[in-house]
Amino acid sequence: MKQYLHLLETILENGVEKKDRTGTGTTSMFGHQMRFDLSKGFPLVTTKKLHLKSIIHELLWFLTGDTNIKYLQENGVRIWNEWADENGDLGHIYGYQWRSWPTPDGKHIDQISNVIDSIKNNPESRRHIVSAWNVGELDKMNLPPCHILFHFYVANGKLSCLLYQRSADVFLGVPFNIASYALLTMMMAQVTDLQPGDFIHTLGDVHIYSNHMEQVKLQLTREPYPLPTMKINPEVKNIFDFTYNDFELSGYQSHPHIKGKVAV
Ligand SMILES: Nc1nc(=O)c2c([nH]1)NC[C@@H]1CN(c3ccc(C(=O)N[C@@H](CCC(=O)O)C(=O)O)cc3)CN21
Ligand SMILES: O=c1ccn([C@H]2C[C@H](O)[C@@H](COP(=O)(O)O)O2)c(=O)[nH]1
Repeated sequence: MKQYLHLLETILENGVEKKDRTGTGTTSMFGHQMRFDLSKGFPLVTTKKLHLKSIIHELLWFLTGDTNIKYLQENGVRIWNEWADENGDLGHIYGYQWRSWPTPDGKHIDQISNVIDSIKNNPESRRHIVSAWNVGELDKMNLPPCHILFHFYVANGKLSCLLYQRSADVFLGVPFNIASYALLTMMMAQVTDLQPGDFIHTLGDVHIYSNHMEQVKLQLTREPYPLPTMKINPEVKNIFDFTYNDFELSGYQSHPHIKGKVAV
């Protein structure tokens, strides 16, 4: 995960102090891109231990279209608790926009099913896009999306994915986002009979919160380990049929976990 450590170093070198909505304060820069060749291993940060279980459950939860934290809580995942209302609802966030983007005439669009159809039937298309940034519904979301648009590309029998993330919490959010979209790319490749290609991660406001500075500097003293390998159950041919047990990570060697408070 040299790409991730390079990002941390780049912010420390070029970032500016910037106030933010949460009142925490950040060191921030604008614009960065990382590329991960998924044939070279699964891009899970090794300079701190990551809780892959939360990442997998969150992704499966997005894919069902669910926007209530009940499923996450039942599976011991707490990462969305701070943003839910008293009923556990988060409003029209990712799952809702991915699976049932509302149209002006009262219909709903399943962007995930549509993009799979277009990858299978029209692979050379340049329109394989899923967007969570529904401008007309931002006020119905408890937190406007951060990973707002992803785009697929097919060439040489491989499926690549490019993500635009408008706002990136480099210590807590980004390691989750990289692993989540790498996994999504592998799952999408499997159900469209392609091999996984590259995951390309483009970041807008990319920041280190002031109360994560020590943790980031500690990570930079650590030597990264070789990447682990992710195996997904080859029998699954429908993106909505994946379950937690279909994923098997092997060879994950990491430095110890580092705690950090999430800015709300
Ligand atoms: N400030 C902020 N950063 C984020 O990364 C973020 C938000 N807000 N709001 C919405 C979601 C929730 N996400 C989160 C929230 C918390 C953790 C977190 O606390 N991670 C810990 C514990 C992980 C666990 O319990 O599984 C970590 O050490 O990675 C990670 C991602 C990503 N998003
Ligand atoms: O998947 C995610 C979700 C959220 N974040 C971070 C990025 C920011 O630090 C906050 C969101 O605050 P805004 O004021 O709405 O930008 O959450 C992330 O890194 N990854």
